Amino acid sequence: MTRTETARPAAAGSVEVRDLTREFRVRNGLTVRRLTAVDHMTWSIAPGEAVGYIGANGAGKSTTIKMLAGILVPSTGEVTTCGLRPVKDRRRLARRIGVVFGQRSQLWWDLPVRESFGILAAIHSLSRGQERARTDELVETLDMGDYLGTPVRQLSLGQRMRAEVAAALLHRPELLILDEPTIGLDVLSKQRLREFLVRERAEHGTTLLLTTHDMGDVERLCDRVLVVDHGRLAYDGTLDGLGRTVGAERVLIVDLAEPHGDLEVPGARHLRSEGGGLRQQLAFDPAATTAARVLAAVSERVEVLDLTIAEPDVEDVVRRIYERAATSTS
Ligand SMILES: Nc1ncnc2c1ncn2[C@@H]1O[C@H](COP(=O)(O)OP(=O)(O)OP(=O)(O)O)[C@@H](O)[C@H]1O
Repeated sequence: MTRTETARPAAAGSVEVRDLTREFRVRNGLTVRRLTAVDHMTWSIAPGEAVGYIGANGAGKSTTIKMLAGILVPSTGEVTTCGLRPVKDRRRLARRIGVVFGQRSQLWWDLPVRESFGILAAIHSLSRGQERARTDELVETLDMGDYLGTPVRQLSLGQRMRAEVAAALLHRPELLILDEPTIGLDVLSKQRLREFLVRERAEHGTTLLLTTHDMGDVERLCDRVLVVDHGRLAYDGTLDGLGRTVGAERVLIVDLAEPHGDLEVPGARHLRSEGGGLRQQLAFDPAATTAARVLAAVSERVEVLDLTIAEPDVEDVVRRIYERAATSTS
C-alpha cells in the first residue's frame, strides 16, 4: 500500500458468498426450462488474496462474477463484495472494484486511449492531479506510452488488454476482478500483463479474483484456486494441492542432438516421439519429482539441445476433478 493512500476499511477487497444461487429461464421452442448456473455456493475471499476461479465452459464462472459486481441479481443466497451488497450499493461498489471482462470493452471504441482514461477518471471523481499521477504510473508500468493517442479500435489485442486493465485500476480499486484477462494474447503480452499484476498487488495490496483457462495465469498470479463444476464448488485450496488431488502431470519436451528410441527414465512416462525420435515428450508428476531431476536422467542418456516444460492444462485438471467427483458419487 502506498503512503498517499487513505486507510482502507476492514472489508477492503473481500468477497463473501453464502448459499449463492442463480437460475436462468431458458426457452427451447415452446418449452421453458430452468437452468441453475450457480448452485448454492459458499466461499469467501480475504482482503489481499489472489484467487483463480476456474472451471470448464459453462461452469458458472462469469455468472458468479457478474453477481459479485452487481451486474446480475442472485436468485437466492447472499453476496457481499467489499462489505457492500453489490446490487443495492452498486454505485458505491463501483468506486471500490475494478472489473475487466476480456470479451467486452469498457473503453470508448472511437476515442484515443487517453480520452477514455479521462472520462473514467471523471466518473470516479479523481482530481486532475490524481488522474495525472495514476495515468502516468499505469502508462509507464504497462508500457502504453506509444499508443495513448490511438483510438481503441486500432489497438492490437495485447495493447487493448493492457489499456483495459489500466482503465479498471485507474481509481485504485481494492478488488480487481478479471474475466479471462490473457485470452488470445501472445506469450510476451501474457507475461507482461502477469508481471504487472504481480507488482500491482505487491505495491497496493489489491485483492485479485480471476477466471481463466490458462493454468499459467493461475500459477503466476494466484495463491488459491476455486474450481467450479456445474455451478458448484468442487475444490478450494492451493494450486499444488489441486495438482496433487487430481494427479495433474507436467510434460518435459526435449529436442535431442541425435535421433533416439523412446526414452524411458525413472520418475517419468514416455508420451510420444516426433521427428524420428529427435523430439520426445515425457510426462511426470510434479508432486513426486521435479523437471530438473527428469532432465538430469534424460541428459545421462542423450545429448539435449533444447527443452520446454508444458504446464498442466486447466481443462485437463478440471476434467480430472469431474472424473473424481463422478467416481466418488457412483
Ligand atoms: N443470460 C443467460 N441466460 C440464459 N442462460 C445463461 C445466461 N448466462 C449464462 N447462462 C448459462 O449459464 C451457464 C453458466 O454460464 P457462465 O457464462 O457463467 O459460464 P462460464 O463458467 O463463465 O463459462 P465460460 O468459461 O464458457 O465463459 C451456462 O450454461 C450458460 O449457458
